[in-house]
Amino acid sequence: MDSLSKYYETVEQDKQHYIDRLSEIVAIPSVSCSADHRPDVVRMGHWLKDQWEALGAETKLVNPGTQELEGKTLDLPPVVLGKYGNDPAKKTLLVYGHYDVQPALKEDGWSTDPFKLVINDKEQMVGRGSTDDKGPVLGWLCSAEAYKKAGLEYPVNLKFCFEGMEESGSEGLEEVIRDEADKWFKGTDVVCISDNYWLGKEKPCLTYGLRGVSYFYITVQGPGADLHSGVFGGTVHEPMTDLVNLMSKLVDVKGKILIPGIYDGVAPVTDEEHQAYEGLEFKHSDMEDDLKHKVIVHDEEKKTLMHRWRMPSLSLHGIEGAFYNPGAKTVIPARVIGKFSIRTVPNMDRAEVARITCKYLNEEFAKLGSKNKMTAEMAHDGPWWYSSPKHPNFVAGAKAMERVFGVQPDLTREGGSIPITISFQEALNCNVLLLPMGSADDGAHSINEKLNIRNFIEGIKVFGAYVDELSKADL
Ligand SMILES: C[C@H](N)C(=O)N[C@@H](Cc1c[nH]cn1)C(=O)O
Ligand SMILES: [Zn+2]
Ligand SMILES: [Zn+2]
Repeated sequence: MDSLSKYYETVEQDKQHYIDRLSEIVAIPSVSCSADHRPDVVRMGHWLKDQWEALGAETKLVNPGTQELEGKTLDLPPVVLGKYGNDPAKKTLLVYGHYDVQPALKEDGWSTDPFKLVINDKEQMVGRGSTDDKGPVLGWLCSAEAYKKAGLEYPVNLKFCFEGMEESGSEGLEEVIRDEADKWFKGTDVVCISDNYWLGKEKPCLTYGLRGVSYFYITVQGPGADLHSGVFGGTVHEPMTDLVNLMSKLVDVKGKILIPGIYDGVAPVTDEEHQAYEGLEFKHSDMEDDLKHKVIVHDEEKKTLMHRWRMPSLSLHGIEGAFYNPGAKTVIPARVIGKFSIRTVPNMDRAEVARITCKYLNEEFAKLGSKNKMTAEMAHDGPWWYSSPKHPNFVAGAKAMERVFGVQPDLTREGGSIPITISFQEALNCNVLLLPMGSADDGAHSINEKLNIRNFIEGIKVFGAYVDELSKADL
């Protein structure tokens, strides 16, 4: 019998309580990229602090500085630091997560209010932040609480670091980590992050690589105000025309990036890496089912995974200032801002990516002969990360998953970015494990984001089994 059976029973018994709590925090619209929502982000940080304190943790809120947003100077949301247990005989685990979320509006196409957690007939909890990353962040709290309730001693010293700016480039966090490395984080043995997803829907995985992200703005300023296209169309250089022209020169329809030199830093594929793709449970047919349409570019699964995990990509995200509402408004927008990002991979250099991208945009704009003003800038960037899955931290994670799910997890890389991962690894000189809770079809950042009840509850059990395995590991 598993020594944690009492813990697992407690988690099962308290299932509804955990769901209610997730419902409570999904209702806090902690959207970090919006000035209007900044008080909500702060409220969410305080919620975590209060809940952990109620459980007996020591906490501290760190203000990471200020930010210019939408013409205002705003305090960045607090970084919530905590310590739960302080026994020199135990190992010390640091967990990181984020309590901010991506924006969401019902009119984006959500079936229900994005900030009201709804359980559908597939036992899925639908709501913004359910999987990214409120469910996993809450999971750590529920797990520690279940240990206590089951009358079991928490097997490690737990430290936590929860931020409210991950979806907006983790502004200010790197400095906090460096400052606290020898203070709050002192004694940390290993780090665990639960902020990504399984490769499929049935089998869990552990993740040892992430892409980086470099986010760009192209601003085209034309006339002093929006214009009537009947009166001025054909007589002025139109900002949208310039911008769309420029954006079309960044990437082709099959995803090939058109910026000269962008692929120069990409590491060659090794034999060991080729082998890592063998035996992974990943099928185009499953991905197409999730996507609802047959829109995959590549003809082989391995190529798709390589383009997700180990090749750079460039995505066009949107145009601020453009007319996008329903209806037929005949306007010439005066100032538009095009937004795109480049996912970077080993061994690309972030500064070089920014330099060649802005240089290329300036050269292409000059070719247009437009009298409008264009600026290209990198708004934020976060590095890629790549680690070894052979470390005892990963072994502990794998054993925990096997205890709960009865299968060995897949070892995967991830196409998304968690910019702060490498900072923990370097500043604390520790191994970092990515231990995902959510499933491949959760739809993070998309409409109808969800977390399966199964993933949430079994994920909480995995967190408990993982700390138990860590306490026995030879780190
Ligand atoms: C993988 C993680 N859950 C995530 O969604 N990260 C974001 C990070 C980011 C950086 N700039 C904006 N968001 C991502 O990969 O997009
Ligand atoms: Zn996330
Ligand atoms: Zn995210």
